[in-house]
Amino acid sequence: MIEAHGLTKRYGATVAVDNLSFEVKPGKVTGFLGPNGAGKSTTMRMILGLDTPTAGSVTIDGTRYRDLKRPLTKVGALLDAKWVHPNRSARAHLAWMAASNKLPKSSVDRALDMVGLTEVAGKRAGTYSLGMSQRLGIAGALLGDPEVLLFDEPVNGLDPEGIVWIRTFMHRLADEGRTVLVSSHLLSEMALTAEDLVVIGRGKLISQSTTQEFVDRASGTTVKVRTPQLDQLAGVLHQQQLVTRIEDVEGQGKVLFVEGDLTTDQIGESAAAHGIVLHELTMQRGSLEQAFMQMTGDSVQYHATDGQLPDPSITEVAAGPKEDN
Ligand SMILES: Nc1ncnc2c1ncn2[C@@H]1O[C@H](COP(=O)(O)OP(=O)(O)OP(=O)(O)O)[C@@H](O)[C@H]1O
Repeated sequence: MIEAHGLTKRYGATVAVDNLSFEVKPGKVTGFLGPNGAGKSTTMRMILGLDTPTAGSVTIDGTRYRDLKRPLTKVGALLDAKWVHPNRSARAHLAWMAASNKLPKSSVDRALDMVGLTEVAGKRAGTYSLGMSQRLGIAGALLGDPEVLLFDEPVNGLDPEGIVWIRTFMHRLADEGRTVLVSSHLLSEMALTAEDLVVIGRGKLISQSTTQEFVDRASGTTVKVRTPQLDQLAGVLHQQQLVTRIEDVEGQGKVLFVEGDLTTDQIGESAAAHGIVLHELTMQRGSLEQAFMQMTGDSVQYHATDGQLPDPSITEVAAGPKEDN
């Protein structure tokens, strides 16, 4: 379990993380989302003791990182997969990491096996594809068999096969009871990977909930109905004070959409009670992307499409490439 209480980090006039409190529970993958410059990396660095909070605290199972006796056996992290020496083999790299952290040699073979790199462990890391480099980075995070794992943008630049591998692997780690916190800008991927979400904007907490709750809260639900008795059904639903709209959908003709917090059961039962034939009855949920845009819209300081420069009085840099920070 990771717990942040009033976590704050200031860099001069910039407030990178602002009184942030959240919990990351074991046995689940938790997505860590926010627009560029929201403070995700800074928060992760504070969890890992790489940055000191200006105020507040963050603990792992009740202990600050710097007070952990053997940190790698408690927390593993993948922050940047590129830092491996290109002339070193994967095995040599992990052996060096294990030795410098006083971990047994057997931890190297176990970690290589977990990420499926055993066969190529003798090859120079410089010859690895991005997907293999990510696996090597994850093997490094797993060396101490930690209960808590942090991954910063693990799927960046990966091909679809690599992305699916990472997703499956994260689920496996969570199923083993570990605490998994992962940041990513690929929202469609996060919708499939993360059961819970911590969403921040300008360093502040915007939402902490399950992914489903976040999407439902932001976008609401719509039920799509196809029926040859469209007007009759619309009349029945209006009598129940439900809001409906009829749209022409290409290839499907006229379709009825029912707005609001209701279930397909309700509509199906009303239709049956009036002898109305249904060809389709589907719950349509908004996407995580729509929900994210709606919930974080105000916290993005510079929209790439605005065509304007950011307000110079604002010191925080947002929505630009990472190198600009
Ligand atoms: N070492 C630093 N010195 C000064 N400002 C910093 C430093 N590190 C981060 N910042 C600023 O703190 C804010 C939060 O940055 P951070 O990298 O944590 O955001 P992020 O959510 O990880 O962004 P991204 O999605 O772009 O990676 C930004 O305004 C950034 O410019």
